[in-house]
Amino acid sequence: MAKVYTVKEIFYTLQGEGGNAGRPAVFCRFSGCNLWTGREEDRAEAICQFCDTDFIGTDGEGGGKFRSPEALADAVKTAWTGGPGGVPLVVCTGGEPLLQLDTPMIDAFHAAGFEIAVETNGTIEPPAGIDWLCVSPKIGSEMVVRGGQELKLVYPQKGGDPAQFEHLAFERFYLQPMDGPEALENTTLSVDYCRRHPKWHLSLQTHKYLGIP
Ligand SMILES: C[S@@+](CC[C@H](N)C(=O)[O-])C[C@H]1O[C@@H](n2cnc3c(N)ncnc32)[C@H](O)[C@@H]1O
Ligand SMILES: Nc1nc2[nH]cc(C(=O)O)c2c(=O)[nH]1
Ligand code: SF4
Ligand SMILES: [Mg+2]
Repeated sequence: MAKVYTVKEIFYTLQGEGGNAGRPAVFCRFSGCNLWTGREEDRAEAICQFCDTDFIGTDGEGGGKFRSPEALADAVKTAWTGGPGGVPLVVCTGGEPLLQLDTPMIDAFHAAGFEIAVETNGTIEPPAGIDWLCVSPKIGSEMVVRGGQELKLVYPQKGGDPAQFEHLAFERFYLQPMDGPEALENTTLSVDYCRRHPKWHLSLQTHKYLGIP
């Protein structure tokens, strides 16, 4: 039986984070994650406990079950309402997109004219052909992805000294303040760390400041 892609939501916005911040993109949020069930009652026992995202089910804008790579690529293409100029970008996120994103899906997004960015926790080997790979390591999980376009460390994390990642083969290194009750303090800590360690640049979740998705 052919694979089904389970997607929480599909929406057109600006990439808010990292090196592509400000670039128009369709976000394709795949359902499910290997480091948390997504249920609040499981958060305290999860490997990743600070997640800011609802990735359960298919009930978001444009969400659903897609029965072929072409069907999902079509939905992403329909969501791209940008005018002429520029190169369409799809950001595959989640949940953990690499639980589902495979080579036929990569090929279908490319065939639909998209550059492909991926936001991953780094625990699953990615298929070939991703144009922009963002790895955001989670302390307590095994990181198997050792390189990419950007490493985006949510900061601070217990046991997550940024220096332990500096030898990896990433083009850029970002600290992103951990959102939550201590967001303000975490932003100050992140700014301070970047000032003292200029290999690291600050990544803000600009969409939250703007009030856009
Ligand atoms: C929701 S995750 C989905 C992709 C993938 N599972 C991952 O963790 O990279 C998207 C991005 O949001 C970041 N993120 C999640 N919760 C956050 C929080 N409370 N504060 C700041 N960034 C957060 C993740 O580290 C990741 O870079
Ligand atoms: N605008 C916007 N930018 C983002 N960058 C990463 C996001 C994510 O949830 O993966 C995200 C998101 O949810 N919205
Ligand atoms: S790995 Fe990503 S999607 Fe999964 S719980 Fe953590 S931040 Fe959320
Ligand atoms: Mg988000």
